[in-house]
Amino acid sequence: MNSVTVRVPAKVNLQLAVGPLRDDGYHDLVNVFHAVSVFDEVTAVAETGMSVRVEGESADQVPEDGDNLAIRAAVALARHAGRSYGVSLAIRKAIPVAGGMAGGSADAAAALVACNELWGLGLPTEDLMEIAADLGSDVPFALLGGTAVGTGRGERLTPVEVGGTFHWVFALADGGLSTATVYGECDRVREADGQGVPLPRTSEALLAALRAGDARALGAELSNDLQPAALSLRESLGRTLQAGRACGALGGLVSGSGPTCAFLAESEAHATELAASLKEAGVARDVLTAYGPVPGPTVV
Ligand SMILES: C[C@@](CO)(OP(=O)(O)O)[C@H](O)COP(=O)(O)OP(=O)(O)OC[C@H]1O[C@@H](n2ccc(N)nc2=O)[C@H](O)[C@@H]1O
Ligand SMILES: Nc1ncnc2c1ncn2[C@@H]1O[C@H](COP(=O)(O)OP(=O)(O)O)[C@@H](O)[C@H]1O
Repeated sequence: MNSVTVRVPAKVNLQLAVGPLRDDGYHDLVNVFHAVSVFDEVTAVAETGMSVRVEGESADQVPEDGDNLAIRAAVALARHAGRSYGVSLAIRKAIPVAGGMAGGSADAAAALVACNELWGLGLPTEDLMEIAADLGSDVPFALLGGTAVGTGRGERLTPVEVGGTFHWVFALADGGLSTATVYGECDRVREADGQGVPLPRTSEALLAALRAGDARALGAELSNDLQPAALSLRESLGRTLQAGRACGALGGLVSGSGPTCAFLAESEAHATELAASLKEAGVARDVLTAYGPVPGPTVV
């Protein structure tokens, strides 16, 4: 085989509970990941060297060198296999860049799956998961897809049972937010508040809402400890969240480290209406509808 294409979804965090700063610079989390139907596509073609090209949504903000997470994934996989493989990667982006929807992690996961196939390695998912965890905290979930609770830095995953499909509207912002800066701002805001930081705990009410497929209950349970930090760095997000509530969303929050905002709708038709109202309100660079959960990387 000399070409493999993999489609890979974005994520939204349904609960993001952030514990105290650890000695290694990371935070212990309870991170309820949910894969949604906004997809990047990564095509791997056999080559002698390693190269990457990026096109699509905000492609000009994505590195086309060794810093690209997909190339880093291919290099890590070749190293793991102990061979000097080469690949040319073509990434077609739809996931907003630096938007809190883990697009880079998704591309890394897709590259692992594509190169595993292209190079005929046949490595099991457990091996790919280990490589993924070294690439970034969100990469293991990007390999898994569906809905899952992440603990530790977010890399230790337990799949979650979901009793239905949920319909989402995403309000895209101008420009991105750096994940490390948002975590840093979260620490700063907490220190200024002078309150202790409790250990993160999974919301049982959220898991029950997911099991029941109950969108109204899920909307009431969405939470993100990084939201105050994202709002402090990007004041305009307060207006976006307010507009989503005013337009009848069942719930709304900043997606992960932001600045994308996610709104839950009652149905597909409600999501379409909500998206139109948000566009009309002029509080977003662009508005997308999507559903979740969806499977992880899929060879197409
Ligand atoms: C916030 C979340 C929520 O899912 O994602 P995004 O919304 O950015 O996509 C994740 O925790 C981001 O995961 P990821 O983007 O893979 O982060 P990494 O590369 O592992 O780490 C980037 C930086 O984020 C901070 N970081 C990340 C994870 C974690 N548990 N604690 C942290 O403090 C650290 O400062 C680290 O240097
Ligand atoms: N394949 C990739 N796709 C997107 N961003 C990438 C990629 N590789 C490296 N990056 C860099 O990673 C940063 C974070 O991107 P991304 O994963 O899209 O956002 P987030 O961490 O907010 O979910 C971006 O600033 C971008 O320059």
